[in-house]
This record gives sequence, structure tokens and C-alpha cells, in this order.
Amino acid sequence: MSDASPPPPLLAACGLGFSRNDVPVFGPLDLDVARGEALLIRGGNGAGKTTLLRVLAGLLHAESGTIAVDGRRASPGARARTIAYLGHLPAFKADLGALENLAFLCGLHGRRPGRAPEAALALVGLAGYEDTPARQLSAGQKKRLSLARMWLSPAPLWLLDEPYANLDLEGVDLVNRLVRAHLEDGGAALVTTHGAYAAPPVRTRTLVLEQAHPPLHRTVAAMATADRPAARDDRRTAG
Ligand SMILES: Nc1ncnc2c1ncn2[C@@H]1O[C@H](COP(=O)(O)OP(=O)(O)OP(=O)(O)O)[C@@H](O)[C@H]1O
Repeated sequence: MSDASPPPPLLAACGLGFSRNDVPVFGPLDLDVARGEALLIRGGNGAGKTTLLRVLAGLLHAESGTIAVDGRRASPGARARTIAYLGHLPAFKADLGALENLAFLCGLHGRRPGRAPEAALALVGLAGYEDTPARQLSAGQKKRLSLARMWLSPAPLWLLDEPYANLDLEGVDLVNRLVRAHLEDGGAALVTTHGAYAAPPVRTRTLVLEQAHPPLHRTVAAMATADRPAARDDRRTAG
């Protein structure tokens, strides 16, 4: 029997807080996510879900707290290599074709070995749209193109901000399949959503954000699996 301690979480935040004009948006809060696990971040409109993901991605500066990757405190630059971020607005060049966009982003951020942009397009149901300029894609097709970019990314941690928005039922299933495969591959994911309606069917814990102003909010919750829905096990703890 081995007495080796478990590996540190892929991402861990401690005392993380963010304010705008001295008005708290979230925090201080603690969270962590391990490889093979999804953390579902739930909360109503304005609760701070997007802001939290943007802070974790290094797009906004935290007011307080620390962020560690694999047990080591990590600067935004170091986190950039670990994190792939799917935000509300797709980061595509409007006049480039779908395939060109993916190739461009692979050049910028790297590409997972063995994965090619053409295969990514087919995977997300966009075969035949290779040369279509991004501006001509529908909202759901743009979201699918964003998912293709995530699949190509070498980053182990996916930050998915409302990935189900604009997707049809088959698209929702696509998100869940991609997240499941990513986790099985040793990755991890943080997924924001307004409700538990589309929680990925994988090892999932839930963090509930409530509007920080007023009152204070939040924290981590319970383990849930496909057999044990997250919503039942949520616990809220004052911050
Ligand atoms: N660029 C900004 N400038 C000023 N305030 C902002 C900005 N972006 C967001 N906020 C405010 O920060 C708070 C949290 O917003 P955030 O977008 O993080 O919430 P959310 O939980 O993602 O909401 P939703 O579910 O509606 O997407 C809100 O009160 C919002 O008005």
C-alpha cells in the first residue's frame, strides 16, 4: 500500500476576491478543481460568474487572494498555458474562414498533438463550413467553432462560460461529450450556468455564487455525479 499523498489540485484559489469601485463582485472565496473533475459554477444574472472566470483566466486582476496551478502559485502568464477560456464573445476574426480561424488560433496558443482543425470542425458538426467567414456563422455555429478551438487547445483546464447558450439539444449533448472526454483525458473544467439543467454528466462539484452586494455569499458544495444530481447536495456557506 502506498502512503503517497494525493496530487495537488490542477487549480486552487484561496481567498480570491474582486471588487469594482470598492463594491464587491465576489469573494473572498476558496475553490479548487482536480484533474478528472468539473466544477459547476451556478448563480443568477449578475452573481459574478463571468467575472470569476475572467479573474481565473488572468483577464482581470484579483483584488485579493492567490491562485495556484498544480500546487504552485501561478502568475497570469503561467496560468495562460494551463487555461483555455470559452467566453460569451467568440474570439474569431470575422473575415477569416472557420478553418483559417482555427489554424490562426492554433498558431497563437498551440495545438494538442494529433488533433487537426479539419477534424475539429467535423467533430462539432461544422464540416462543409471550412471556408465560411466567421461573421456568416449563426450564434450556435460560432459557439460550435469555439468548442472546436477548445478541443484543439493543449491546455488542461477549460473555463467554459455558459457553454450551452445558443446551442440546440444536440449541441448541449456535444458540450457534455467534449467535457466528459476532456476529463477522462486528465483535464478539468469550470463550467458556469444559470441552473443545473445542463450539468455535464461527469464527476462534478458545484460552487454557488450569490450576489455579493448585499450580502456576502457563497462557497463550495458537494460532490455530485451523474447518479447523484448536484442540485440536491449544494451547500451555501457565508463568505
Ligand atoms: N465591464 C463591467 N463594468 C462594470 N461592471 C461590470 C462589468 N461587467 C460586469 N459588471 C458587473 O459585475 C457584476 C457581475 O457580472 P458578471 O458578468 O460576472 O455576472 P454573471 O454571473 O456572469 O451574470 P450573467 O449570468 O448575467 O452572465 C454585475 O453586477 C455586473 O453588472
